[in-house]
Amino acid sequence: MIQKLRTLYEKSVIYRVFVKKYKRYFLFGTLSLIAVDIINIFPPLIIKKTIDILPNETDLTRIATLAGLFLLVSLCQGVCRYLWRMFFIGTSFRCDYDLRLAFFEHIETLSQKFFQKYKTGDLMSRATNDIGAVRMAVGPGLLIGLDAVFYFFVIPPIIISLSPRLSFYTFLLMPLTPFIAYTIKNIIDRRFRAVQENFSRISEKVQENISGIRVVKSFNMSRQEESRFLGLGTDFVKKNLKLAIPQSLLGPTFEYITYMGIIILLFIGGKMVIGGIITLGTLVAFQRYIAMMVWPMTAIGWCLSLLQRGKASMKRIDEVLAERPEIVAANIDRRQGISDGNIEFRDVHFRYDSQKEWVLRGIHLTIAAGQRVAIVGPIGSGKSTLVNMIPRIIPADNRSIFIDGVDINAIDIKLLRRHIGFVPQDTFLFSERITDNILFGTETAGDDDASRQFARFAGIENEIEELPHKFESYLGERGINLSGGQKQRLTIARALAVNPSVIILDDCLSAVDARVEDTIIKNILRHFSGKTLIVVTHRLPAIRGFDLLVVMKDGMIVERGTHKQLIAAHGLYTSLYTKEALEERLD
Ligand SMILES: Nc1ncnc2c1ncn2[C@@H]1O[C@H](COP(=O)(O)OP(=O)(O)OP(=O)(O)O)[C@@H](O)[C@H]1O
Repeated sequence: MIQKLRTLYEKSVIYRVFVKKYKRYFLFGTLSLIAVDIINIFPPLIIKKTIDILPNETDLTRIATLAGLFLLVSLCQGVCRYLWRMFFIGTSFRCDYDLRLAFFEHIETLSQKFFQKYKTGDLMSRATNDIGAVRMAVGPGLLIGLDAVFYFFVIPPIIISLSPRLSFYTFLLMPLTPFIAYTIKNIIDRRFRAVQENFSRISEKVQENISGIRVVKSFNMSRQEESRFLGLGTDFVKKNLKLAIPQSLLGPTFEYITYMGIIILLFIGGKMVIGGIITLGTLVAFQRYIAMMVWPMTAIGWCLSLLQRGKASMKRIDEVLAERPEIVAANIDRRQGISDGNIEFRDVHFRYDSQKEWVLRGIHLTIAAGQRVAIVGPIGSGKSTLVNMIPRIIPADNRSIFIDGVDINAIDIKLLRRHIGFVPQDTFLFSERITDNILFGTETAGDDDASRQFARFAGIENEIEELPHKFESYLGERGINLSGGQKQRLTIARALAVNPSVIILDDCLSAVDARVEDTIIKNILRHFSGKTLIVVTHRLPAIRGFDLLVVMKDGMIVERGTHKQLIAAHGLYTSLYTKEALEERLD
């Protein structure tokens, strides 16, 4: 039993988020709280004493002494109350910080599969709303709860010592409290989870509509999107109203039970004063103590609601924290980096979770260090999947891909990625200065000269120089918006800036014209000679001079060789090349 309680405690939100790390603050907070609650006992006793001596008192000195005592007690109460709030509420903000940091750091380690499972809006809502609910539970929830519990321990014994008989009648209705609390708490839990899930959907909708605003507008879908949002909003209101019912019922129900106690007290207590069984001072003190019990009764309801919300939110945060990065290698050698950039694919197979079909089927390919390789083929043939496996954005089976003879799963992922300059198909830039975007992966943030050099290699230096604030210009929401081609070239500059051993360009020049593409590839070949270069492209003329062209179809390599060799073979490459050359002539 004790072991079970201990496990429950160790699993509780309060222990995990607050007590485990901030034991000392918890201890000091609890001590100040006990002090406040003990001090609280005295004012009614001072009043009782004053009322009881009043009828026979002629000298005001004793009354003045009692008034002075009352003042002193209130002062001590104020100081302890301040300390107790600082220890609990102040620390709850530290817990909020810790949890948010842990959540963010954890998300950063997760692989692509996780981000396909959870939508951005949902994650945003967990990182903000849910963490906020946990803070409310470990701050105000814990504070109110402990306060209420101490009141329950401290006040009833005093009341009983004043008059056991009167206490029995006034506490008659109390056993109802835990039963009502438990029932309402369960209803709150269920409804709060539904509200949070709905909030996630709203966040998703807002996020998608903001990032996809151009698509929404160009398809004239603003009205439809508005009505979908309205639907979600209405649902959110309904769910919140449903949640508000048990939450609003909690406080009044407990207050009502306490007030019933006061009615009984006035009736039976009044009779006892008339009968001379208790003094008038005792009845007044009794009433003060019962009135003091209204707070913990109400507070218990509020506290349960906050704790319940915190528990439900922690469950949603735990769901994310329980996600593991897909690639967990058994023997990671932390010193093992990439020296030359030889890459070998050994019988690589892959299929996405949602698919039955294999996307890659038995890929064997060796790319020598410093080689310039292009991967071409029809759409959906598996080119992007293959190159995404090199920096482990898509997981590879153990011992299927090797860099410089080492299984990529055995290389520390940070080290692996530091040596690979990867430019994905989808461009993403931060709402920061251009220079910060270019130097994102380096340690020389803010150095315009360094970023200018890489912008030049990526063929975008002149366009940046024409901007009013040049390399200092802010991008995105807070600054300028770039064209698709400009964004693509900035992402190339960013990849080159890390001085990688392997450069991978995944069809990232689709929005620039053939002449600019040619220039960029030539720049890379000139300034990064000796580095391994892998380019996925549909523009075949740009990669004619490459050392090796790999042609993929249906997840397999169907042809490989130089441009000359492949043209001579009259296979798939020849037909793709002829089609591309014809299209370029027509353009
Ligand atoms: N995240 C994903 N989940 C499920 N299937 C996917 C995913 N990404 C790609 N696929 C599927 O895998 C196959 C190969 O896709 P991949 O993007 O590797 O091809 P590709 O040759 O690079 O195509 P493209 O030239 O259009 O970029 C396609 O059938 C695609 O639908």
